[in-house]
Amino acid sequence: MLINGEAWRTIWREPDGAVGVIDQRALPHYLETRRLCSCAEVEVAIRDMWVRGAPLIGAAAAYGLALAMREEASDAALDEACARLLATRPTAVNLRWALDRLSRQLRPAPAADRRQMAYLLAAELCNEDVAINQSLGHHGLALIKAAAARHPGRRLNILTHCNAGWLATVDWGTATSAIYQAFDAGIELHVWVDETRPRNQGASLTAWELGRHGVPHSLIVDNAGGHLMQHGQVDLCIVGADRVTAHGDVCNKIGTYLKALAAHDNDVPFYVAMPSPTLDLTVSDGLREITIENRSADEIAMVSGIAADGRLETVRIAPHGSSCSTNPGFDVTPARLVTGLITERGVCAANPAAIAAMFGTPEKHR
Ligand SMILES: CSC[C@H]1O[C@H](OP(=O)(O)O)[C@H](O)[C@@H]1O
Repeated sequence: MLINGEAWRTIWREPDGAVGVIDQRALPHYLETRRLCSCAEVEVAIRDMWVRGAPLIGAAAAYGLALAMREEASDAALDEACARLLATRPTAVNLRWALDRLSRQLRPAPAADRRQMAYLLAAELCNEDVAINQSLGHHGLALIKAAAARHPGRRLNILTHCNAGWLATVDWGTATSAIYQAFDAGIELHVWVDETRPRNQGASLTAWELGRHGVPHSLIVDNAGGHLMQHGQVDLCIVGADRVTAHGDVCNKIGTYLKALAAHDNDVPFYVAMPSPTLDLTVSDGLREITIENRSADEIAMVSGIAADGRLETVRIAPHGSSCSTNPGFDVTPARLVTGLITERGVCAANPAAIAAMFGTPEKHR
């Protein structure tokens, strides 16, 4: 996507084999990039959320394997790198998907070929992510057009949660891909952006992205969405996903479930943008079977921002002594609250039969 007229991706290979990434921790205040030179550095970048968002986590892990193969390309090194990368963040299934895919492709190759091959495979996975998101956005555009036609003569109000934008992918985004395509097609729209505590991905990333592209948007506090829906100010919700089950349950950033409940209560369509690598056909019941990452207490007790002198600062907002140890990063929205899954193959109902018809069995899906 464009930043000040210049085309960017979130991750790329540097000429010397290092991996370049946008460091999301500095946004929206500064656009900074980092060079990752080893698999260990990629692990830190994923774990500490320099890069984040399910598809981008998968892409970063693929390049992490390439860096590992550059260091040592034995079977043991491949296994160890996969295990270390897999442990960085447990919830988004794209991480496991990317590691499974690359290790399956690399394992039969002679160790001497693996280094070059791993870079090519990582680049291929990244290009595929871009194509998937573009196509997914095309299907989402049709939904947005239909919604706009239902509300002629006024702007369409879309609510999104967290950052399922191009920063969360290699390019385009998932939820935002449809929004960018609709905006570019001249549809008059406006986006309500949930701030998304505790890490404020909506405030710091989605609002920044939309602003760079010129998309009209308003940042709202997480608790405002239900009120806006009750007053007819939300026509459509589109969110991303970290994992979707074979039954259509959606695991996404904490707070998604509450928005889905409010949407259901107010007859607001609630769509989930789901690239196929985010579908986990090995899991049926999202509530019982998905491991939810519990993140650091500091995310609750502290907030980060920019000081008047331009320094990035983190300050405490909670009293010392109050427990902040329960910090689930994600929740599960049951399939019954999901109007549809926007995928690169088309819009799919969130139920086992429709998902099986579009994506088949776990074996076929691989
Ligand atoms: C298209 S990204 C899916 C997803 O990733 C985010 O999680 P995180 O910021 O913790 O990596 C969020 O749940 C987005 O919707």
